[in-house]
This record gives sequence, structure tokens and C-alpha cells, in this order.
Amino acid sequence: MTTTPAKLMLRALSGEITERPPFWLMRQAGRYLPEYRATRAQAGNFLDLCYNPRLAEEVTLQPLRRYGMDAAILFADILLIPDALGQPLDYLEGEGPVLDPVRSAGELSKLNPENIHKTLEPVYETVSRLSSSIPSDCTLIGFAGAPWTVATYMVEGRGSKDYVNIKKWMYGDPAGFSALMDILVEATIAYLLKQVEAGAEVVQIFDTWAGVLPDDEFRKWVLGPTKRIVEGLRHHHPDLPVIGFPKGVGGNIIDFVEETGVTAVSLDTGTPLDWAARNVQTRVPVQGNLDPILLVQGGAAMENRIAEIINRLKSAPFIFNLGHGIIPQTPPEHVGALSQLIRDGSPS
Ligand SMILES: O=C(O)CCc1c2[nH]c(c1CC(=O)O)Cc1[nH]c(c(CC(=O)O)c1CCC(=O)O)Cc1[nH]c(c(CC(=O)O)c1CCC(=O)O)Cc1[nH]c(c(CCC(=O)O)c1CC(=O)O)C2
Repeated sequence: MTTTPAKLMLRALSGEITERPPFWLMRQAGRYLPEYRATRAQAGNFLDLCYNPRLAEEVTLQPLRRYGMDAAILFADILLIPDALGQPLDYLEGEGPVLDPVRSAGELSKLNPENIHKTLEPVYETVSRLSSSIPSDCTLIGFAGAPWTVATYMVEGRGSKDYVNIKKWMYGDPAGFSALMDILVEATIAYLLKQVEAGAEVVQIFDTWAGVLPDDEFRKWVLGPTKRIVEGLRHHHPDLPVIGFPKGVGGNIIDFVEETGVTAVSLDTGTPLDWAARNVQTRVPVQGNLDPILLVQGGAAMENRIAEIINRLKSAPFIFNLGHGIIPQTPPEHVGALSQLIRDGSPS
């Protein structure tokens, strides 16, 4: 009897050095693909797409059909948690998400943590459908935003440059602010557990704005909540691989890895490769970190950097990815060239 070889992505996450790096790309489904734009138009607005299991499954599968990534990431968004908590949310064309902000402990009563699954149920159905429709060698990743990053949108009411409102609350009323973070920690654990029960084999926690905090606050609002989420998940699923993505935190990534218990960590574009190989990859598998703009540029600049990243990180467990998500201006054929290069070691 032959046993099926374990999936490449899961092997790298378990600490194996694989024959080639598994690869997937943050935001691999999305606006850069014409077939995504067509499905999105069919769905109506962005939230309708996220909550339509058949169409969300379809857009998750689209990049796999073209490029055969080693992992599929559930199509959803980090802001579904505020939506499920009852915070009014809209995505405006050309502007991104807009929320009715929550800015003080007194306003927390506007949130209803009791029944998030009612709103999020279609997402679990998408995961469940994907677990049977993705190719058998492909790994299914579920995800959520980390509490700090999700809170930035909830408090600022939109994407922010300076984080004034959330930082004022955090510095001025840490006890009140921690009540919001507690709500988010609990909701995130519950949300990710449901994704795992529906078939997600790995989860990734996106802390995109972790890098805007001074280090004591980083410990309180990034390390602490992430550690609680990892523990909450492992209580039910002791072997669940969890990938952390604390973007922009520089050397604090070492403490992040040591203290949160994540299985692997995603490196942003600014992380020096040799430093990461010596200080991070010696502790956990790493994922990353091609500049998404090189994927827009393509050609030799992109190909040389891909080769460089692989060379410098291939001697220890490694998953190829970007340092942040694909941007809408990316030519789809450049993603094809990347996929070819990783799979065969030469450009198409
Ligand atoms: O400007 C801002 O601050 C808001 C950014 C924004 C978010 N959702 C959003 C937007 C509007 C937009 O991208 O235009 C709204 C959003 N989320 C998504 C899309 C699809 C796309 O990018 O074309 C879009 C654009 C929606 C559309 O108009 O069709 C999907 C999404 N968000 C996310 C993921 C997870 C992943 O990256 O793989 C995924 C799924 C990717 C997949 O299935 O392949 C995660 C997400 N959403 C978000 C963030 C925060 C940081 C950021 O991206 O700036 C993050 C975490 C991160 O990327 O680091 C917030």
C-alpha cells in the first residue's frame, strides 16, 4: 500500500526542508484577475461576495486554476469580524472600508459579541466547500485579522496614516481599550475554530499594523492577544499550524515568535533575508517576502529577487510568498512567471 505524501505546505510548516519551497501569495484572489472582477460584478458588492459561499469558493479557486499554488486561502476579509459584531461597515469604491467608529469604552455596548456565527455562517460554508473542491495536494488556509489591526479600522473608522484615535484611547484609557481587545480576542478564537472545524488546515493571523506601536504597547496589544488566540486554538486543536504576520515590527519579530507560540511567521518585505535566516528561521519556518511591486514590474528584476530569496532561505524550512498582498495593478502573467520559476527553477 502506498501512502499519500503529505502536502508540501504542511511539510514545510512541520519543519521539513522541502525539495522546492511551497508557494502561495497573500491576496492571490482578487482584483488583478479579470475572472475575479467578473464574479465580483455578479455578486453585487464586496460583502455580498464574502457572504456568498458559491461565489467566494469560486474566487478562491480562480488563482489555483491558473497558477497551481500549494495553498488556497479562504476568500474573505479581516473586517468581517466587526461586521459580525454589529458595527456598520461599507466598502466604498476607490476608498476602501468605512465603519461607524467605536472610540470609547461607553460605545462598546454597540457591539454584540453573542451571535457572531449567525453572520459568519456563510464563511464556514465556503471553507467546507473548499475543503472538498481544492486539489488534493493543496492546503487550505483560513485567516483572521489580529485584534490590534482589526481594532485600528474599528476605532479610526477607515484605513489610517497616523492612528491618532486608537492610540489616544489606548494611552488614555488602557482598561477600557482592553475591553475592546478582549471582545476581539474571543471573537477571533471562535471564528478561527469554526473555520478549522469546517476544514481549514492552517490559519494565518494578519497583524498588518503591528509595526506602528512602541515596544511596551507592542507587547500588550500584539504579543498578548496573539498568544491568547494561539492558546485558545491549540486548546482544541493541539497540532494546528498557525502562521503569524506581524508586519513592520523589525527585530521584535524574535519576541513575537518566542512568546506567541506561532508555528511559522510571515516576513514583510523590509525584513533582511540574512538576518531572518540567522535569527528567525533558526526558531520557526518562515514565509515571504517578495516585494509585491516587483510582481507588478516583472522581468529580470522580479526573477533575480525571487532567486535571491530562495537561495538565502532554502537551507531551512521556508514557504515562498510576498511581503504583503498582491496589488490590483499586477499583470496576471507576472504571477505565471513567478509560479513557473518556483516550480521549475527557470522563468517561462
Ligand atoms: O486601505 C485600507 O486600509 C483598507 C484595505 C482593505 C482591507 N480589505 C479591503 C480593503 C480595500 C482595498 O484593498 O482596496 C477589501 C478587500 N479585501 C480583499 C479584497 C480582494 C482584493 O484585494 O482584490 C478587497 C478589495 C475588494 C474589492 O473591491 O473587490 C480580500 C482579502 N483581504 C485580506 C485577505 C487575506 C490575504 O491577504 O490573503 C483577502 C483574501 C485574499 C485571497 O483570498 O486571496 C486581508 C486584509 N484585508 C484588509 C487588510 C488590512 C491591510 C491592508 O490590506 O491594507 C488585510 C490584511 C493584509 O492584507 O495585510 C483590509
